[in-house]
Amino acid sequence: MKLQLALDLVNIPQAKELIKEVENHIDIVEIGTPIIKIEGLKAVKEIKEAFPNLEVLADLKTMDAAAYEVLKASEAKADIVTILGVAEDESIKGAVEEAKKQGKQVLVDLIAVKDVETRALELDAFGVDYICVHTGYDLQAVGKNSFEDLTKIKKVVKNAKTAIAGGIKLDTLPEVIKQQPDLVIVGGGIANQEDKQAVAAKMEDMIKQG
Ligand SMILES: O=C([C@H](O)CO)[C@H](O)[C@H](O)COP(=O)(O)O
Repeated sequence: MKLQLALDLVNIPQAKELIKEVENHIDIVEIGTPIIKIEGLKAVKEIKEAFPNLEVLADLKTMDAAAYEVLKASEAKADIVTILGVAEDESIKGAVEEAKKQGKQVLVDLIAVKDVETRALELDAFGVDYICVHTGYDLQAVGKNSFEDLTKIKKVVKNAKTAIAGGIKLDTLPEVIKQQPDLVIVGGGIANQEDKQAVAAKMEDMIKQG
């Protein structure tokens, strides 16, 4: 099980400072959608160059022109690129094909997908690398989480790795670990904490202990 730090509400210098504090405890750093919208793909490139030992995920949440966006993120040195599960099948297949050509990976984000079980089954057949259940900020604000969705996709996904994101904190991490996803994505649960290094270290430890 890998740990991914999601960085959303910071600029590039703030992102670098934050990563420095926790880099020994995480596997993947996510350059979040808001950062990419504000700073562009140079955020991905700068972070990968500053932290070459970490995998870097570009959270593009692609909806269309998928192969082109995967190509551009690959040129910016992203290791993993995200596409939305609600995108057309052609877009998903295009993203997978381009990622394979570039030696990169695709994570499909199931945010806003209503029937996650059916969609996960379809996505798994397209050869995507990760399928991620995700409760975004706006649904977290009304008390939702993705724990049940993780159970549902774990039943049907046979080839892809499974991932979970959305409001995961130290106190909810055990519930996630119980389900053994391949990837746990944590944003505010680390980034908004006073002692980020201690929280990331604790999370790493809990994940290692399984
Ligand atoms: O993808 C995300 C969200 O849609 C904003 O871009 C976050 O990175 C993801 O939800 C993880 O962050 P937390 O919910 O703060 O753990």
